[in-house]
Amino acid sequence: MRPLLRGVGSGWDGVMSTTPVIDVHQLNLAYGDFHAVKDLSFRVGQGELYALLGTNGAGKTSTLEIIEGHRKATSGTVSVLGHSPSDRGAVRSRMGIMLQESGFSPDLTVRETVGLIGGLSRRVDDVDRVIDVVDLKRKATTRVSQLSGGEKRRLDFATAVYGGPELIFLDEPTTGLDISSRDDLWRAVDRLREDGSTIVLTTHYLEEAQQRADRIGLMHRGTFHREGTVAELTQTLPAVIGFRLPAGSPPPPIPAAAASAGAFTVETFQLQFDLRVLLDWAHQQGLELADLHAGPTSLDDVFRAIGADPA
Ligand SMILES: Nc1ncnc2c1ncn2[C@@H]1O[C@H](COP(=O)(O)OP(=O)(O)OP(=O)(O)O)[C@@H](O)[C@H]1O
Repeated sequence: MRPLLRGVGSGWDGVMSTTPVIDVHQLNLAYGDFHAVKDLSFRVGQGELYALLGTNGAGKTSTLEIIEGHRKATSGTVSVLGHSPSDRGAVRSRMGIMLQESGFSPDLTVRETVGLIGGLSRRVDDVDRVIDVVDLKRKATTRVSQLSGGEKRRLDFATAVYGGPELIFLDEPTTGLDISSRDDLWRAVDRLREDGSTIVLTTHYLEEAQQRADRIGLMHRGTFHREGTVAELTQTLPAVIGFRLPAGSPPPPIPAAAASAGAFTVETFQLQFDLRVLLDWAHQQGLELADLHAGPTSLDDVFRAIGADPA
């Protein structure tokens, strides 16, 4: 039975497990005077797929490095699988980590690499089975240096999921993968989740997060801009109208955030009314609203809204 119900309940309350796999409380990390992570708190339940997303430099990698035990927090508490991340003996073999750059030895073959990294994990698995899962069977005796970018990414994934760890970190897992390899990877993730694995995902492919994540923590400048289920993130936000005006046009008749090259974005909870006002105004002014689009908020819109926020 799946350990949690997908898409029901509200945020953390929708997660049935009571013991979080990850529990981060008031986490802070400073690099000298610079506070990269500020009072960050969140929990990830068993079997969840939690997406940690954010703008560039938001603090995602720093946060994950602390949870993974690679970096010490300045203050705050972190519990992973019921232990401190520094208790490597208790947690390391239960976690699989797919980094953006693994830095495998270029002279080792695919099979040797999976065998070596898998062996170091102290989890038990069949090397050839794992290689087959990521569709690298035909490359089993190929050296890492001769793999394509997408093949290397699949090898990274293979080493992270070797032995079906309880907690798996996937950092930009599908970057460089073609569509069929992406589908294969997500099918493998689905199988791991059916077996109870908990997944923490970071990605800049927002559509994937929107489709796959049970909950999303959206970071900006060291803290959460928003956190919740996809529905919570998008439904509570206003709809968006976007358009461009020719240079020298008068300002729009409704509050609009100006972007580059005469582009404007309107956030509204009264989409039809504001759209009518805007179209009537454009008609009266004899202006064309280029690239006009209007619709409910997507994660892309949420990100764009962060970018437009000077705070
Ligand atoms: N070792 C370091 N020393 C000083 N500042 C650092 C260090 N590592 C990261 N930073 C800064 O901390 C902030 C957060 O960095 P981090 O890598 O955690 O962000 P991120 O959310 O993973 O970004 P991206 O999406 O661009 O990879 C950035 O402003 C970065 O420049």
